[in-house]
Amino acid sequence: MIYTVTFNPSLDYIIQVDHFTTGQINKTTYEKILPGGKGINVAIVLANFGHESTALGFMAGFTGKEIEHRLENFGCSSSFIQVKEGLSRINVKMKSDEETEINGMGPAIQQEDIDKLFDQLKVLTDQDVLVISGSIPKTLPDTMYEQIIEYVQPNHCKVVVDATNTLLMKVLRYHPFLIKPNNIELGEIFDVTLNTQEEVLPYAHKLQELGARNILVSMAGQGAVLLDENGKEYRLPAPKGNVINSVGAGDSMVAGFISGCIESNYDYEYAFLKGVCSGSASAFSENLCTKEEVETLMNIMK
Ligand SMILES: Nc1ncnc2c1ncn2[C@@H]1O[C@H](COP(=O)(O)OP(=O)(O)O)[C@@H](O)[C@H]1O
Ligand SMILES: O=P(O)(O)OC[C@H]1O[C@](O)(COP(=O)(O)O)[C@@H](O)[C@@H]1O
Repeated sequence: MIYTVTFNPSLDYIIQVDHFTTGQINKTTYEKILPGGKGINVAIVLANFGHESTALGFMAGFTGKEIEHRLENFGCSSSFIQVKEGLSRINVKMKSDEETEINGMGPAIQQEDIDKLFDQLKVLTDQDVLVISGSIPKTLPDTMYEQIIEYVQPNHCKVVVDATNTLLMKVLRYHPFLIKPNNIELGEIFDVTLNTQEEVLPYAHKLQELGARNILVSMAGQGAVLLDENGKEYRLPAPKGNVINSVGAGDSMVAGFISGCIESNYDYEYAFLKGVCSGSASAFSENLCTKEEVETLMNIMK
């Protein structure tokens, strides 16, 4: 079974505003609401590919209920912990002359809620994959991901982490199966600017030296690189297409890589191709990618 953990799920309010201007009333010309948050997006794409998963995490208030309801409509199983106070966040993704995002805070998660999550993680075995991704509310310590990995380590499940900076750096010594920073996040870790695949690869090696097994670095329209656990480097350009909504492209890539690993018995070249094509198929569509959309891109890229 694949489990995803999303600490701070969201309703993503995706809007188009023609020539957004600050300090005045702007009107939308397009709007759509999608359930969001990194682990949730991974679960939706896995379901689109026909993989069973259980989405874990924390929900609060009417927005939390709506996220759960919408997730159910995508055919995803979930077992969220209800936080007593506050609201699950609404994240605004505005397309205009530039893309702007305003992500909400989310509810304060209490220790009793965290304890419930740890209880749920007791069932994991070496047959399972645990995906922990996205930001955590400010009230939680930056050791949160580390604590989870330390807790599940005796069960030998495969752990996938998609997080930034300290959250990510603190888990490397536990040898996560996969990490997926983008080139900007990777650059921030080492205080450098990484624009090309050649510039990115040495820093992927540094993360591997620090303990990560497979390092997938996404680069939006410039494709991605993979450094696999055997030290082999792979590079792919992004497939060509018309970008409609790139929210969730990175999460789709994570789901595609996991799906590719399962389908091919861990042929990383295949998993990498499926990951890249999943990210791009999501970017080329209003919703997250479907199996058919990804297969079409994979056939073009082969
Ligand atoms: N503009 C784009 N054109 C083509 N593919 C894209 C585009 N943006 C994203 N993708 C695909 O999705 C993957 C993940 O996107 P990226 O934006 O790097 O992730 P994140 O959302 O985590 O920052 C990329 O490696 C690429 O395959
Ligand atoms: O958990 P974070 O880092 O605050 O990000 C949450 C946002 O990221 C998303 O999961 C999209 O992530 P990606 O575009 O990186 O795949 C949105 O659905 C959500 O609004």
